[in-house]
Amino acid sequence: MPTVRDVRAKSGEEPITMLTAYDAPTAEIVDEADVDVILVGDSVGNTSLGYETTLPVTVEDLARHVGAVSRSTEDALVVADMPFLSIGVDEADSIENAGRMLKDEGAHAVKLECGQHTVSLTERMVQLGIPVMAHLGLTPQHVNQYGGYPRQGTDQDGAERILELARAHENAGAFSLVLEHVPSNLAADVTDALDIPTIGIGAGPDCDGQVLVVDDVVGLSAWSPSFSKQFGTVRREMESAIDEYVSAVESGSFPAPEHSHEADDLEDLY
Ligand SMILES: Nc1nc(=O)c2c([nH]1)NC[C@@H]1CN(c3ccc(C(=O)N[C@@H](CCC(=O)O)C(=O)O)cc3)CN21
Ligand SMILES: CC(C)C(=O)C(=O)O
Ligand SMILES: [Mg+2]
Repeated sequence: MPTVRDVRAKSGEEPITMLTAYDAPTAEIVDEADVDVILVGDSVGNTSLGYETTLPVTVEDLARHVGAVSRSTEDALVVADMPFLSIGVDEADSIENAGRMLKDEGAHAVKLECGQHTVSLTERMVQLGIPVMAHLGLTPQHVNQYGGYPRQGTDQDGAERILELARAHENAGAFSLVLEHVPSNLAADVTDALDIPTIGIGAGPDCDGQVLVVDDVVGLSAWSPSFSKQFGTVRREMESAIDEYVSAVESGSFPAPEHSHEADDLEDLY
């Protein structure tokens, strides 16, 4: 069984690889590629559910996708990304929502978009047996506060705040920390300051691991952030397969004889 200890043990030895996945076939492919951690991100709101932000994603939405991913994963650690307002409002509700991902849906850990308010919540969850991955820097659930998705930790005060919160979440028991869209020198300093692994997205090469959204990596997204890299052309592959299907139906070349069958004993009905 994959555990958070494996992730911690890899830190400082080899880079940790992490990708999102939201559905069964993608989880199978990611797991078979020996990716260490699969994040069922609330980015599912953008990638798969047609929303402009992650804010409308519900616990029910995320739970459904966590179930699909964990049923399709053998080796990777499955982390459930807790949706907007599913944690942090009320401690008991937060723990119930996170606990559901582990008890009912097969996740091994949860990720929380963090601030001062998640320090004590992290401590409580860890005490109860829910491993917590912290997330600092750009936290997309704050889009209405930011007015977009700007880089974070670019001035001294902001950088110090991120380092302090990183330390506080390590002390509270988080097993790892995602750093999003922060300067690479800040990410390097935070990585040096912590014992737990840092996993960067738009945070430079000096984190202990890297994470990206899988749709961006394979080239399925219509749009992706500048810090991501397209390693494939899946959108173009799908477009050309679907164009060919449409042409084949329109021209009558599909279905061919091998795609259909006749019953010899059937008399004409009409
Ligand atoms: N497909 C996808 N990939 C992601 O990485 C991703 C999502 N969706 N959805 C949730 C968040 C949103 N993310 C984003 C979105 C936009 C920027 C971006 O364009 N940043 C601009 C600045 C924009 C601003 O100032 O408002 C930049 O140039 O840094 C960065 C991260 C990362 N996450
Ligand atoms: C990109 C990662 C860190 C994330 O939070 C998500 O996919 O929702
Ligand atoms: Mg997220």
